[in-house]
Amino acid sequence: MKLPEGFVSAMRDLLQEEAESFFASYDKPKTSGLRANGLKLSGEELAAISEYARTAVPWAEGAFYTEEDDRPGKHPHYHLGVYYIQEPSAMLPAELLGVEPGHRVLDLCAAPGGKSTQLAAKLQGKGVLVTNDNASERTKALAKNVELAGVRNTVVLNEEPAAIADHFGAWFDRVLVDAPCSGEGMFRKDEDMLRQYERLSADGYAAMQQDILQEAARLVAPGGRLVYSTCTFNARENEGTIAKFIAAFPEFEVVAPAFPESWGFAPGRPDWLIEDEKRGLSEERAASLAGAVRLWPHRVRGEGHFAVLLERRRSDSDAGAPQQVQQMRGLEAGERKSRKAAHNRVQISEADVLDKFEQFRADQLPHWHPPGKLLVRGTMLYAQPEPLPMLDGLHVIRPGWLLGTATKHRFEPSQALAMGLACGQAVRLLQLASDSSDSLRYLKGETLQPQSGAPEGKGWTLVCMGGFPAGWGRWDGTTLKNERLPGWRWV
Ligand SMILES: C[S@@+](CC[C@H](N)C(=O)[O-])C[C@H]1O[C@@H](n2cnc3c(N)ncnc32)[C@H](O)[C@@H]1O
Repeated sequence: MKLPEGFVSAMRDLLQEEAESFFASYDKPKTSGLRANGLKLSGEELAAISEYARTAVPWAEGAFYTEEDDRPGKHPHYHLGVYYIQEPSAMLPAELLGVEPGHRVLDLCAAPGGKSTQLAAKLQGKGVLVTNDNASERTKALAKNVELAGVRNTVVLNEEPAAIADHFGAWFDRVLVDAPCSGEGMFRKDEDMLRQYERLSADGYAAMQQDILQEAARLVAPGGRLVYSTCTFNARENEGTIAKFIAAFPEFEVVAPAFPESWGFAPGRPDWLIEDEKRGLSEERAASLAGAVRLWPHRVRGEGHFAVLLERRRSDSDAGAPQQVQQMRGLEAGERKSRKAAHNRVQISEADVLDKFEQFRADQLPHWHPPGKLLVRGTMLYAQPEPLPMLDGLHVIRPGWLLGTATKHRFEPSQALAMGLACGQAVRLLQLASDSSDSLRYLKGETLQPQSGAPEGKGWTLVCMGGFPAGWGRWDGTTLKNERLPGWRWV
């Protein structure tokens, strides 16, 4: 692989005697992997049903390396959200964040959603995941990936970090900043990164990262944690960015996690800071950057990555609660206004949407109740996770789990609803084996006339494969009309 000259000489300077083994790693195949979707099954359960789940990635729950000839993206399990294809080093930041069920979690630079789906699995449907990207095109993939994974407690935003910080304040227990970067660690994985290299200098990225982090700092509750990660080796974008951050925000400190030596992780390199980056930092604070983690492709089985865990110290002045309560009150009034506006725009009233949904639920999902709070937006119905401040004024892609849409005559359940259900929750169900020809035909968008296991009655039917929901169909007694979202079809 031909590496950019500036990159080669910079890495030689930094790595010195280690440089040759580092460059030799570029002659080896890239690493790849996948992660069991913990909302649907565990790593052990995946290993029992998937030929791709053989060798575990030691630092990530339910994760496995895949081999060069594996094609996990061409298996029905991929189209059912059973696993997420993710480079193994990229699995570390979400693990480091220490998310537990019930946490309020923000993924600030989230598209296409690899780490968001990982964080959602840690939450196990309890608490809130706010997932955001400022690139509107990329939020489409983000929304699709969280829906494919069956995430039920997320809000998808397309916002600038400053707007989110103004809106939420210090509301989150956990914040992930997986920052835009020069991508030096991804040259082996993605040749586009190599082509785009130097489009923006490391200093340009560092400035962008500092801007994002400055807003992220305002979003972390006292005692909360923040992980900053990049897929670059560049010290300006890694230790340099974090040095400036902890100098500007003394309430944050680096937390140094312990890892088994056998994983091959290397410490952060405070000795690579330049003078400008050390300004305002005590020697001790600068040295704490050794608590960051560097993943080098010649030392670990993974691509290049950097991650650091920071904690916001509590202080005596952190009353915390009053500010948050005040904000929530103000926003509730805002929501009343916007609900009224939405009501005036549409033909179907909010009550009508809720009635139609209730009829659908009683008929098809009688023992299931949506989590959180029901929210009508026009003809769309969402289950919004709680607690959550009102979202007025933000550019919201999904204000919650999209349950479906009311038409004049009925409630049409969404693809997202199907993906977040368990098969046993549906009254009308078509169960297929995941390797059957009907499964493939369904995933490709075809109409089915199943030979066996025909559902009872008529109407909306949940189609499941190997015990995992795939989408809806409409059953008329002999034929199942395919209602899997057209954009999701396996082509
Ligand atoms: C490294 S990628 C994120 C990958 C993602 N975390 C994942 O695991 O799939 C960085 C993302 O940051 C987004 N981004 C860039 N500048 C941003 C900003 N100012 N605010 C929020 N997101 C930003 C980019 O659009 C890009 O999707």
